[in-house]
Amino acid sequence: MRYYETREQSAELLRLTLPLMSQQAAAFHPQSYTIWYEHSAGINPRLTNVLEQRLSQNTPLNDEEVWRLYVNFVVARDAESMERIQQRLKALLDDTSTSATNAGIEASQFSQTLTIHKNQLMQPLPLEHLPTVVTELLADTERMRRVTEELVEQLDRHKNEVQELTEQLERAEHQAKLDPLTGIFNRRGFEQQLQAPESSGGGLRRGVVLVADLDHFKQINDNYGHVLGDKVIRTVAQIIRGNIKGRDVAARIGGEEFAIFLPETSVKGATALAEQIRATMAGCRIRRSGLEQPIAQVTLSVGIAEAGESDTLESVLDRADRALYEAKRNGRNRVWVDSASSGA
Ligand SMILES: Nc1nc2c(ncn2[C@@H]2O[C@H](COP(=O)(O)OP(=O)(O)OP(=O)(O)O)[C@@H](O)[C@H]2O)c(=O)[nH]1
Repeated sequence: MRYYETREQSAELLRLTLPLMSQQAAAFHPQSYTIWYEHSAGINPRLTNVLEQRLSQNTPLNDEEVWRLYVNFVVARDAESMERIQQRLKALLDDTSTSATNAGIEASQFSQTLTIHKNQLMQPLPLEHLPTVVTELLADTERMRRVTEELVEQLDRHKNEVQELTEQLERAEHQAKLDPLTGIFNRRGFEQQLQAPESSGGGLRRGVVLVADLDHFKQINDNYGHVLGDKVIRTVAQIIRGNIKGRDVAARIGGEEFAIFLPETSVKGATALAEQIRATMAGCRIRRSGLEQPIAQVTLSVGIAEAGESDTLESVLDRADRALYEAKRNGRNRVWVDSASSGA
């Protein structure tokens, strides 16, 4: 979803939204802000109905409820708009096809008329009949010219609209694959990227999957709040982004869980990259806004699995997850390679 409010309008909406949010039990995370912002802006009537009902009952929304509203009324609305674009595209195609068929019928009638006129002209024709034939011929030619012109104009209009709709569709599709908090792929985007034949060359073959998960993240949320928790999540995404390149694919596949696919990479190379990400995170000094003093060290653990010939994305993710579990079990803040991939 794109928002079209100006800086001033959105500042006004911010002033309206914050008091509404603060009356709720839910944390001040982006999903919570989105639903109250859309309500204040009056751009999501179905969501507003539900929220107004809740406001009248005076029962504050908790995190779980906010998440459900976000998925049902914001994410689903984006999916609906994609469907609307697809339907409009289909209607345009139907329209074009009908016009082309009609123009074809006209052309075939015109061709028959031309044959009739030609036959008439091939017969000895009284001279006084000639103007009638020429007039009819001119009228038919003019009619055909108009039909063709209308068709060309219509095709031109449709071409522009199709182009615009295609761009909207591409934007919406791309948006639906991204995680709004970090801007990297979400789980769906990750799966689609890896399933696209051009993205990783030989599919999963010769690739390695990394799964990274923040250590004791619940404590970070509990100690410093969700806003800071979200900042930590964004920091991990930035570190990952800064360490991958080319055809590597990174995604946030769960709350504090990330996945990276490295095509045509050895386990040794993937381990070095995972180690680099882990060390950068461990050395990162994250501050609360307005405060000099950094929060306590935040670390993450990484599980690594190499994709074999018979692996599916699910099976290799599963093995990387199990390696991650081992990394956690062995003390956290470490990289662990799945035993089948390490050749152990
Ligand atoms: N701030 C914030 N927190 C989130 C988000 N998604 C999930 N979480 C929190 O992440 C925490 C995950 O906690 P656990 O699954 O217990 O894991 P953990 O505390 O990291 O412990 P280990 O993984 O065992 O090291 C929960 O408190 C979730 O509420 C998010 O988008 N933002």
